[in-house]
Formats: sequence, structure tokens, C-alpha cells
Amino acid sequence: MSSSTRSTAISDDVESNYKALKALKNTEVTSFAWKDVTVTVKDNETKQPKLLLDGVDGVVRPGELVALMGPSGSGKTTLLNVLARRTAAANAKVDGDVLINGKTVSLQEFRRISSYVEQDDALIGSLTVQETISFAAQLSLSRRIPKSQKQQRVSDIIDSFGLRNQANTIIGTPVKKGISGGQKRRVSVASQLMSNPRVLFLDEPTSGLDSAASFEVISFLKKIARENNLLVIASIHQPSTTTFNLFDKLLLLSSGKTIYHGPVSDVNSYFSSIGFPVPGYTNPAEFIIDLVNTDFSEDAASSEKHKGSITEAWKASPMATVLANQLNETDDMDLGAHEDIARPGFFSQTLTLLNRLWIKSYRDVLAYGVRVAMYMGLAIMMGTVWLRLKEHQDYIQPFINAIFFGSAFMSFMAVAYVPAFLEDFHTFTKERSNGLYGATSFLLSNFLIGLPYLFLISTLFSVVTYFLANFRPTATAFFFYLMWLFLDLLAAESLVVLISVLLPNFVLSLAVTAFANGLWMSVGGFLVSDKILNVFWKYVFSYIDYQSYVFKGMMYNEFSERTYQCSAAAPPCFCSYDSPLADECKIPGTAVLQQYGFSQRDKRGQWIGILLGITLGLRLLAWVVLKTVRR
Ligand SMILES: Nc1ncnc2c1ncn2[C@@H]1O[C@H](COP(=O)(O)OP(=O)(O)OP(=O)(O)O)[C@@H](O)[C@H]1O
Repeated sequence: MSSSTRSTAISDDVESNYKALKALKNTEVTSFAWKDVTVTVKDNETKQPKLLLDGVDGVVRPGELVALMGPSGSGKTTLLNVLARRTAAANAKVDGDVLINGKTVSLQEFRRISSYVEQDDALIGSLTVQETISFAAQLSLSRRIPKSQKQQRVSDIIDSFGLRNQANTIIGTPVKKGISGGQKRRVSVASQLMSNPRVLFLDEPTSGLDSAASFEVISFLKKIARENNLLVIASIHQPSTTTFNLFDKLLLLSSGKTIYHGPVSDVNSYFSSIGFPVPGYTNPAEFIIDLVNTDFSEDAASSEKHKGSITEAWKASPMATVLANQLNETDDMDLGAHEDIARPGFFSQTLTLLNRLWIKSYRDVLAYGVRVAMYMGLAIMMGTVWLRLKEHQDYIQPFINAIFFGSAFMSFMAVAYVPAFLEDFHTFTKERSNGLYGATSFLLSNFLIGLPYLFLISTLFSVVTYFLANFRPTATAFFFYLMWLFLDLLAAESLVVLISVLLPNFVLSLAVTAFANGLWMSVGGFLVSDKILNVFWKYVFSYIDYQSYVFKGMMYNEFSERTYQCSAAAPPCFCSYDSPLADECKIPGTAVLQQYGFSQRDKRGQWIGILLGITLGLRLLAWVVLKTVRR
């Protein structure tokens, strides 16, 4: 490389590093304010309107870290939701304004410049810290930003959050320990910063952490807010004095009303001025929360009066007047367009999700490993129970039973997919709320990542059971058997996906999936033949029962071309099925099919089509649910 080319490359590098650092810096948002925020719900008991928030005002400037505090039930979460423009509370009516630079901005614009870190970390346990932040960058940043710049940004964030020594450590799964709770919180915040938010909301970022870890998390937040001029609002429960002092401002709520909103450094003087000085050697955060906490008071009327007087004192305070004036000062700076925070496109996001799921799939034994082992165990059990069945009429029923058991249990055991899917679903709901990607990318990547594993399971299961049970010994029949199992698993997993997005709760999803499988087994044509199944179950369920097509397909596979010996002790010959080959003391498999009401025509193409249709239909329904019910 010539010296001039080298120096151009170096200056490009310096330039891109500079851009990477600069992109984090907020220059567009000069203020974030909320005016007269009031939230009302209908009280379940009295059926009267109930105020959750009552005319709450506030303002945050660049570089400021704001603590949102108050006793339990004071409205912190509700306010944080309103500020982050999420659903405040179920069936709530929200009034008031949330302003960026003095203006109301569209929800799309708001999502672009803000991010919300939820209380529970939506991290994927099997990824390393570096991978987690790197995937967050790939999901957040446009493909137009060069890879080197993205890597630089990831590296900077890892350093800024003091995570360099843990960069290659996994987050942690139930079976493999990873980083500490405080480090997890830092990774969560760091990941959210990859989308370059200017305003960051955090719901109790220190929950579950001891005071040292809480201090550490808030210190990093303060540093990043200062360095990049970010506006940070975090709800927090009783911080230690040192942690409390890291915040620049405090908004203290009680029963949905403002008790104090101003600099943390003025807390002592303000409460002294209204007659409640913070005693020496006392944690001020603890003192002021106790001051307005009436939950454990024995004299409800007097404590309500006391709280009312503190609320009134705030309204009458000079600080409240200053705040009102600040809210009236409009700031007319435009947010402008930011190429660097444009999101990547659909294909790029789906590929990133696939890549992330792929790592999880082979690294996290709970994702697929356990299921592969479980299906292998089931295959060995089945193959050794139905061991080397013979071409004899005594073995016809065991053959049919083996077919039913294999197809039904394959589907039934898809319940084991529920926990893994729910974990992905929870990650998705959080990432979607932050505007990273949508339902289509999520469902598509989940579907695609399952294909090789479901194929592997079907292949291993077929190899073990097909030969042990001695199903029809031809290569074509073997591959058809494998195909039916694969289609069975595809449909069964699609059902799990639909049920889990409808009822995203572990126990409920598990119960409903198990119930649905019980239903499919009952109406699938084995336990009660189609010929005598009553019309309700037949017409309402049996046609959409994917297991029934798998059962038919496997029955056809076994019986369409094989013949079975009638009673061995001849003469006289006794055939247990009505057989056209009775003269030869044989039963054609087609006689068995006839008894089950199968037509003589080869309908495999139709059954395959229906199975694929059911799979597609279930996935589409899940997509509709995500687009409508679970928005
Ligand atoms: N949909 C609703 N209907 C009726 N009351 C509600 C509803 N949602 C929330 N609340 C009530 O509103 C009040 C404020 O709730 P919120 O969750 O905002 O409090 P919080 O300060 O975050 O509490 P915590 O610190 O315990 O999380 C509580 O008393 C809660 O019971």
C-alpha cells in the first residue's frame, strides 16, 4: 500500500470513529417537558372516575438525569408510560401534553428519538455481552452506516459502561451462569443506547440490585447522559444517599400529585422551607418518601390532611412558579432528519434476527438441544416397544397403534417449544415497543430458524423408529414417513406460536396447547373412525386437524402396498380383515385402509397441501394477532 493510500485509509478511519462518537451526542433535543398530565380510570369498585395522575408538570434539559420517586402506588409507572407515550394504564383517559423542544411530535418521530428500558432485562441469556450490544446495533442502525462505524460504536459503548472485561462473557441462562445483575442492567441500557436515543426512560433500573450495584448503574447512566447531552428519566425506589445525589433533578409524586420537582441539591432547603427539614444523618430520599407515605398510617384522615398541605405547599412555592414559566417558554428548534438513526430495512432486520436466533439455537441447550434429546428418547422407546413388527395380521393393529402414537406424540411434545418461544416473544415485544422491528420479521425469522432443527428431529426420529418398528422397508416409504413427521412438527409448532401469542403466559399456553393436542388425537380418525365420528366433531374440527392428515399419510405409506399373512396355522385359514386375497391366506394393506374409511385413490398430494395450508394459516393468524390484539 502506498503511503498516500495508507494515510487516506487512516484518515477515513479517524473520520468514521469521529462520526460514531458524534452520532451518540444529542444536539437536536433541547428540552423535554410535560404539562398538566392527568390520567383518569374508572375505579373497579366504586365505578367512579379515579385520578392516577393529577396535573403533573415537568421539564428536563440535555445532560440531566431525573429521578422519578414516590411511595408505592403514587403513579411513577403511570407517568413514565405517559412520558414514553406508551399505554398509561388499562382503559385510562390521558390528558396533557408531552413536548419535545416545546412541540408535540408524531409518535413515529418520538420513537426515533427515545428509548425505554424496562424493569426486567429482555436479554438473550446465551449471547455474550459483545454480541448482545452488537446485535442491538445491527437492529437499530441503517445498513448505510459502514460496518467499521458500527463496530466502533459497540466498542465505545462497551468501554463507556465498564463492560470491557465481560465483553466475551455470556449474559447467563438458567443452566449456565453469566454476568452479575448490575452488569445485566448496564448491558440493557447500553443496548438501548445503540439506537442513539436522545431521551431515555428507565423503569426502576436498580430494582433487584444491592446499593453498590445500584450506585454503579446510576453512575454509568449519569456519565453517558453528561457526555452525550442525553435526557434521562428513571423511576427509582428509595435510593441510598450516594445514589440519590447522582441525580440532577427529582420529581416526587404522592397519590398522583407533584410534591417536589427541582434540583436534587435543593431538596433539603425546599423541605426545610415548608417546615419539614431533613434530619441530620438521614437519607433524604427515604425521609421525603416517608413524609408522603400514608399507606401505613393509623389515622387516615389526619395523614391525608398532612399530605394535602404538602401538595398545596408545592403549588404555592416559588419553584412551582419557575417551572410553570419554563413550560411556557417555547423552544422552536426542529429535530431535523438524521440519516444515522434511520432503521435498517426489513431484509436486513430479518437476517440479523436469524443470525441471533441461530447462535441462541445451538448455544442454549434449552432452545433445541433438550427437545432433540427428548425426541430421541421417545424414538428409542417407541422403536423398542413396537420392535420388529411382522407382516402378519396379528401385527396390523400394533402397526396402526405405532403410527398413531408416533404422529400424535410428535405433535404433542411440541409443548416443549412453549418456553423457548415465549422467551423470544418477550424479547420481541420489548424491542418492537422501542421501534426496532415488526411482527413480520419476528415471525419469519422464528419460522426459518426452526426448519433445520425440525428436519433434524424428524430425520433422527425416523431413522430410529422406522427400522426398529419395521415399517414398510423401501426407501420411498421411509422418506415419506420422514416427510409426514416433518409436516406434523411444522404444524404443531405453528399451533404453539399462535396459542403463545394469544396467551403469552407459560401455564396458559402449555395448558391450551396440551388441550388442543388432546382434541386432535380424539378426532383424528384413529380413536374413532371418520365413518362413525359424530357430525359436530367431524365438521367443526376433524378437517382442520393436522394430525389426521399425518395419520392418513402414514397409514397410506404402510398399508397401500404391503400384504400381511393371515393366521399362520393353516388350514383352515382365518383372516381377521375382509380380504380379497383370502384364497392365498393373505390380507392386502388396502383392506385395512378400507376399514378406516380411506378411499382407494392416492390423496397424498392433497394431504400435503392441506398440511402446508394449515401451517401457513396458523402462522398468518399469529401475525394478525401480533398486528391487532398485541400491538
Ligand atoms: N387500570 C387501572 N385501574 C385502576 N387503578 C389503577 C389502574 N392502573 C393503575 N392503577 C392504580 O394507580 C396507582 C398508580 O399506579 P402505578 O403503577 O403508576 O404506581 P407506582 O408508583 O409505579 O407503584 P409501584 O412503585 O408500586 O410500582 C396505583 O394505586 C394503582 O393501583
